[in-house]
Amino acid sequence: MKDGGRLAAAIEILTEVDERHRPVQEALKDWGNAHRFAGSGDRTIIGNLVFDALRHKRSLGWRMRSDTPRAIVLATYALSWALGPDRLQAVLAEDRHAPEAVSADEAAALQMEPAERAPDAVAADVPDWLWPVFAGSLGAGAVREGQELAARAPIDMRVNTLKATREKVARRLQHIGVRETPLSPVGLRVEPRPGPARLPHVQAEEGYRKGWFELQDEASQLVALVAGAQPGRQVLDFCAGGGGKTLALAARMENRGQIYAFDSDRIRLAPIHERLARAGARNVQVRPPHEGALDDLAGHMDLVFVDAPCTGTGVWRRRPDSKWRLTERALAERVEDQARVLEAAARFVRPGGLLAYVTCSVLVPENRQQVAGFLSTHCDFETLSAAEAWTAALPGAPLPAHVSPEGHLTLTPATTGTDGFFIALLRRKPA
Ligand SMILES: C[S@@+](CC[C@H](N)C(=O)[O-])C[C@H]1O[C@@H](n2cnc3c(N)ncnc32)[C@H](O)[C@@H]1O
Repeated sequence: MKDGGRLAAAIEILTEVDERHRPVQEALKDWGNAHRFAGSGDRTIIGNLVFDALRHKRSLGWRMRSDTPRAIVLATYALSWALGPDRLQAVLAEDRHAPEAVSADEAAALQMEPAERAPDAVAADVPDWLWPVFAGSLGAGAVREGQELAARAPIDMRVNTLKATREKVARRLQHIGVRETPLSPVGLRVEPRPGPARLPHVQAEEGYRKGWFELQDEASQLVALVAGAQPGRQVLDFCAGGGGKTLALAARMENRGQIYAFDSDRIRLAPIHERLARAGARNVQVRPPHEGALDDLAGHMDLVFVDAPCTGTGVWRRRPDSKWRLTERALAERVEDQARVLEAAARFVRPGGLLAYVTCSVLVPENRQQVAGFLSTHCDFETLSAAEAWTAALPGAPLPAHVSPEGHLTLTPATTGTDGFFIALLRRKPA
């Protein structure tokens, strides 16, 4: 395929996403199945075009005075990828599979910045309805936070210290250009590459198959380190999902003590068994959901880790389509889910034990307000400073810029160079 055909494919896929409200990964997969002639290089470039167009849908739409899939894909190619309007014109002209030639209006928009400054929500690539909550949550730097959440994410890996050291894995992955993550002592990173460039397929590496490392954003690694899991402790991972944090907690605990991995959704929990085996995590008991599945743990846990269901605003870099699919109603539903989850999880904490509340959202209603709501009805719990826990767990790592007066932490791409995450630590008062 030539770039003209790839541009046409990206427009077709985004039209499908828009019109049928389909998750972008599914639409990409279906397109690939229906176009078997497209090689892996073509698929990478088409995928990059689609994801980058979604990342900057509003700001590019503003620039083009149109947010149709065509407008934002052409702008991605010419502007975001800095290939320029002339090159765009040329690739459209030389390929019979290409979209129509650039119109006079499109050419003018590509050549010239709009006279008016874009409103903040547009500059930040955040939906209008969400902007007040987003800006209220992130303060003066909200536009920049939005822009960073619209950038490409690095590939982060957590070295599995049950099986390998960071030095060893870094050496083995030298050929893909890894470097150490700045904050997590067990992290390695491959920086994102611009334009059409393909990122390495790290899951094909021998070290991945041997369980020496997991794919995991640095923020997830950090919250698992700060939560207070230690060797020998009794820990309930209450929203274990596919086990990403469970594995990090098991490594932190050096396979000593016990982790109970639970999730209310059996299907989400399913991959955990294979992942635990690969990682050599031997101190994890998986508890699938059924009536009374956790009854024996009530009041006994040193730590209950709640990686709560959330809107995922912190991971927009990786799932840019979710930003445009999020609704006010979905936010309200997640806030209700979180309150229910916290309520259900709290009974497992022993007196003097910890409840770590974590989300991959940067929104105050899901984070600080959620915790405040919980504390207002649970006078047997008190806040413990996550900021102090950070300093103790990560000596030398600068404290994140977003620290609430209670000591809760919010990590963001603009301030910590990670996905957006929130962590609050609560302690059940000793009996
Ligand atoms: C953010 S995801 C967890 C991700 C996982 N910890 C990881 O690191 O891969 C949130 C999880 O909460 C689960 N969940 C939602 N409501 C729940 C409830 N009432 N009790 C337990 N788990 C719940 C969902 O099924 C989902 O897997």
